[in-house]
Amino acid sequence: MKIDGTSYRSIWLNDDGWSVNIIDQTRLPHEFHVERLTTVDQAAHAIKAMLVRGAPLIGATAAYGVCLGLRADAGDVAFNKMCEALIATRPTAVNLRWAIRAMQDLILPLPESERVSAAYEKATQICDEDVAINSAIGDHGLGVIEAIWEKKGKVGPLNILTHCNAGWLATVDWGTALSPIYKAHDAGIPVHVWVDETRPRNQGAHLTCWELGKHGVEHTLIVDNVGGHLMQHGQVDLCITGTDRTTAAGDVCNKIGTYLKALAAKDNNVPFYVALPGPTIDWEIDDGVKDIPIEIRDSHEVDYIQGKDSAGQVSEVRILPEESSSANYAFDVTPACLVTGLITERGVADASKEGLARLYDRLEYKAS
Ligand SMILES: CSC[C@@H](O)[C@@H](O)C(=O)COP(=O)(O)O
Repeated sequence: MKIDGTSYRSIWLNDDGWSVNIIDQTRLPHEFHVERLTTVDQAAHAIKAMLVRGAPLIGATAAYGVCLGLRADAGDVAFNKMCEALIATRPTAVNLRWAIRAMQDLILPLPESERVSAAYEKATQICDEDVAINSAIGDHGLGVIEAIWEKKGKVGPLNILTHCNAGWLATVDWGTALSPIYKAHDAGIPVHVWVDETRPRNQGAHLTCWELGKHGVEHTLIVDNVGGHLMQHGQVDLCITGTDRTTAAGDVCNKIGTYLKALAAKDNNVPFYVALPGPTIDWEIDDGVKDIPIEIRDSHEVDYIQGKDSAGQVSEVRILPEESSSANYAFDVTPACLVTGLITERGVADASKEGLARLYDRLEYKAS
C-alpha cells in the first residue's frame, strides 16, 4: 500500500539481498521508522515486542528469521533450536507455527550447503503468496460490501466497524479485514469506518487510523465500548474483523474485545464478517474456547498508555494507582454461531466445518 505516494510492504528484503526490513509498528503513528533485522534473535524480538504483529506478518517475519539464523549456522541442532524459539514468541496466531512448519519441511531434508538459498526462496514465496491471498480476500469481501450497499439503497455513507488492526500492517500487504474496505473505497463506495481503539495496545488508534488516513478512507476512532450503542442506533451496517486462529468448525480467535462486538452485532442484526487467509485455519481443533491458547501479555501494557504529549514528545503515563494490579488477556474467541460469514481468498464460507471444508482440503495448511 502507499504511504505518501510511495509503495510499501510491511516486510521486505534489503538491497543487500539478505537482511530484512520491517516497519517498527511500536513507533506508529508518530514516527515512521524502518528497522533492519540481521539475526534470528532480532527477528524473534521483533515478533515478541510487537515491532511486527498481526497473524500473517508474524508468520512472514518468522520465515525470514529462519533465513537469518541459517546464515549463522545451517546445522540441524541450531535450526531446530531457532524454530522452537520463534514458535515460542507468541502463542495464539497459528500462522507462526504454519510458517515455521513449512520451513522445516523444506529445510530438513536438504544438505546444509543448500539451506540458506532455499530458505530465502521459501520466505519470499510465503510473502508473495500472502499478498495475493489478501488481495483475493479483498475481492470477495468487496462482493459482500457491494451487496450490503445495494440493500441500503446506496444511500451513504456505508458504516463498517472494525476492531484492532487487520490491515496491511498486519499482513505483508493489503490486510485481511481492511482489504475489502480499501477495494470498496477504490470502487467508489462511500465507506466510513468506525475504528475501535483496541486497548491496551491501541492498534486501532495507532495503526488502523494511520493506515486508513494514508489511503484516504473516512474513519472515526471510538473507544472500545461504543460499538454496541452505535449498532442499537443503526449506525453500523456491518462489522469486519480479522482472526489469529480459526478452528476447523469456524470459531475465530481475535484481539480481545472482538467477542463482545460479535454479541452486540447478533443482538442488533448487524452482519458480522471475519476475514482470513487459509494459513489462519487450525485444522487440528474444533472448539476455540477450549483449545486455542490465549496469550497473556505483560500488565505494563494495561497499566500505561503511550502517546504524544503537548510538547510533541512520545511518552507513557500510568493510569491506575501504584498499589493496583491488572491482567492483560490479549485475545478472545468468538464462537462460529456469532459469525455471519468467513471471507477467505477462495470465497465467502459459512462459519462451520462444512463451510470451510467446501473451500479447503484440511491437509493443505499444516501447523503441527
Ligand atoms: C490480519 S491480522 C488478524 C489478527 O492478527 C489481528 O486482528 C489481531 O488481532 C492482531 O493482534 P496483535 O496482538 O496486534 O498481533
